[in-house]
Amino acid sequence: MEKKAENQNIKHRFQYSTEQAIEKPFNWKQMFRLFSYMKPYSKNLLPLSIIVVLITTAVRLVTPILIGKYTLDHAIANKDTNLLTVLVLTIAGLYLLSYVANIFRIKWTNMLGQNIIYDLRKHLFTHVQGLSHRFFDQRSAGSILVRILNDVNSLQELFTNGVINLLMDFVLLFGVIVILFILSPKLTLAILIILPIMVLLSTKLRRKIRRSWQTVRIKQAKLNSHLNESIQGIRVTQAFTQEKENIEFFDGVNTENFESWRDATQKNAMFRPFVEMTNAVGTAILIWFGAILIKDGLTDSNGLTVGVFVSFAFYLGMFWEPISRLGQVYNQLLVGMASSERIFEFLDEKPIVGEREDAINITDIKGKIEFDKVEFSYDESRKALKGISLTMEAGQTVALVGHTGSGKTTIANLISRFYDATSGEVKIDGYNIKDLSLQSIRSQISVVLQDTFIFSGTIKDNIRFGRPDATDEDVIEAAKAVGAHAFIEKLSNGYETEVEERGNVLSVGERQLLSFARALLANPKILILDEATASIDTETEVKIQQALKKLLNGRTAIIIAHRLSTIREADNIFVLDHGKIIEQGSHDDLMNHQGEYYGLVKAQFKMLEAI
Ligand SMILES: Nc1ncnc2c1ncn2[C@@H]1O[C@H](COP(=O)(O)OP(=O)(O)OP(=O)(O)O)[C@@H](O)[C@H]1O
Repeated sequence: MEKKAENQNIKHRFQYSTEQAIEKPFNWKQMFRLFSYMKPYSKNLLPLSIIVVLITTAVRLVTPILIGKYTLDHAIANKDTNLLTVLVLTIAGLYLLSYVANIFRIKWTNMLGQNIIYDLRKHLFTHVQGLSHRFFDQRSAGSILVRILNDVNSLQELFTNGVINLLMDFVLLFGVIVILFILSPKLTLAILIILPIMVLLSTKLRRKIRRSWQTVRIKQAKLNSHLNESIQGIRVTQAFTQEKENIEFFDGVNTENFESWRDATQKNAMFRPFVEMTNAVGTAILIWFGAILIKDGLTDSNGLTVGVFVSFAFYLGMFWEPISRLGQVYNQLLVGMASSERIFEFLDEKPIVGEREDAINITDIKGKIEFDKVEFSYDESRKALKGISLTMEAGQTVALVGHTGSGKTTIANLISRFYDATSGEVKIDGYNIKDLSLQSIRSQISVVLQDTFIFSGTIKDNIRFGRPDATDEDVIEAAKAVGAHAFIEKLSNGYETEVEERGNVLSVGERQLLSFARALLANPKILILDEATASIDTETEVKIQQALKKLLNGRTAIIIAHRLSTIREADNIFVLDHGKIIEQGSHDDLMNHQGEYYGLVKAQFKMLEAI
């Protein structure tokens, strides 16, 4: 009983939204939009691919007539060796042409498909990069990743083979039907009797196959999400000894994935024999009815010759192929509709923090910041800032203090214009920041977060992240200035040491010093610093304090402060409570006032004494 309840809990823990809709009804508007990605290739790869496809199709359509009607009925029946030689050489030449055209078809259609996928992914990534923080607040990184990778990938087959095959199949099907009717309308009608039965059965079977592949994709998405979360959270899992439960759940998801594959491949395997069976029925009718017509042909001009019969057999073989492939392309289109809908949903997302067309490019910010009756809420229900008015003079160091959730980070977010104030004005150097270009604001503001993000790459690359053109000397100088040089030198490869994403091999203090060097090198006019709360040894603490002094010098600094030492040295302190400023002034002023700040400082001292 207990075990069962435990399993239920585990299942409940791993609930993933896998964005279920895998196929969507056909939508012309969306298809045109999707196919507009072919436009850049409309003068080279696209026409070239179409030409080679038409060549191969034309060769396929012509050769059976040459073999049956002309070679058998004329050259061989009349023992005309000259005509036979000409025909054999022509047929061989045509096959050669088709062979060469096929090589280019595969090459060019693949290039076309890959190019379109490259463009689409680039467009999507570029667009997502420019979206506002709110967009990322509402979605998990995993779901964004899935759209840029999986959804774009699922369009690959459509663009590589689907679209071009569609053209080839239409031409082939139309050509074959016309030729069959010209060769023998009676025989054609006799064979076409089985067509509706085949279309009906094939559609049903295809739908089943399609559904089972959809299940495979859902199971795979679930497996991916679980893997992603398990690996990211492995340290916590091990710390809470939850490995066994994780493995058990993984086993379940893995089995589901395995079973869905088995089911889909089994259903898929039924399709080929089905096509072959229809082919066999068609051939049986052809032989039976064809033989009667050939017999009539011996006495009657309306009958059939052996040569025409042979050509007919060739064409019949070609007839089922495009029909079965068209079904496949239709499937790809439905899947493409669902993927493109999700992709376009992202592409249609406008950054809520927009830029005016006539936005001012302010190249040399002095650093004065003002908030004038600023209100802000992340969502409709709660206000994070309630009528904030404050002034931070250029070059001042300002500390924001207050309880968790009081609105300190929100103030910093509005200064960088990651969000826009719901009402009121945020000003830099007297300009409303909505009138300034985003590039000019953000290039002169650096944000150092508590949880420093380290990108995979070398230590050097990480320091020059904000100023990619900085020389090696600049990098070393910045690292020395903030006291990071000593620990970097001790790393296995010094500044060239590769660190993985998030910098797991570095300590918290080291990561902070690295982020200070990064900020110093970017040389911003305004620095926003969210101080780390993690306890660091006294020696590192001293180092960080010294580094901070260098970093704050000559710029406006807004520090979301936790350490007393930083707060004490600030020019001005704003004390926040539930989105309001309740006190402001220097450390000494506020201590004398004996209000909220005084209480916070006393509490911190008590805690330190207790330690
Ligand atoms: N992205 C977000 N979406 C919705 N609400 C948010 C978001 N970020 C913060 N909030 C809410 O806004 C309020 C203010 O949060 P803020 O991060 O500014 O607090 P803080 O003072 O910086 O806290 P801490 O010291 O814990 O970092 C909180 O109630 C928080 O729950």
